[in-house]
Amino acid sequence: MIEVAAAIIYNGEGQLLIARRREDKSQGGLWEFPGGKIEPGESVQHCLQRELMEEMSISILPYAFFGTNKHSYGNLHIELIAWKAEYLEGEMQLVDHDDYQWVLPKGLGQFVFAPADVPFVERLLKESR
Ligand SMILES: Nc1nc2c([nH]c(=O)n2[C@H]2C[C@H](O)[C@@H](COP(=O)(O)OP(=O)(O)OP(=O)(O)O)O2)c(=O)[nH]1
Repeated sequence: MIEVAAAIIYNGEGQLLIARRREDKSQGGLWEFPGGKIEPGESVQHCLQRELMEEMSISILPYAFFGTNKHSYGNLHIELIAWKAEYLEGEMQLVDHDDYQWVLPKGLGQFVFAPADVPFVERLLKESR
């Protein structure tokens, strides 16, 4: 089981950050909450701060656990661990993604997400009603 951290990052306008995985990556072309694999001994919060700096050049502050979801992509079993976070600073520069958007939670239904993210998307949509 691979532990993967994902950040649900809010800006000051109540929008959240989603990003589309590059075509050459696993789950390419699908939208996700940015993050990545947790290193041995690393906290989820630290992983998210590190990944967002490496992958997008932005700094964030994770502030609350959101939920966890187990999913299998064939032989690859992942546990996706989501935290809510606040966007702090930095201009977006994409490394592992080819697009990003700041969207209001009620707009999340317009995007096709990686299957492991779908329960989180549905909960955010429900909470926005
Ligand atoms: N970061 C992230 N990964 C996700 C999400 N949903 C989801 O299924 N995944 C999957 C895709 C990958 O199989 C794995 C995370 O890998 P990663 O983002 O660290 O990518 P990586 O460059 O290390 O791995 P890879 O694409 O080269 O296999 O979890 C999500 O919301 N955020």
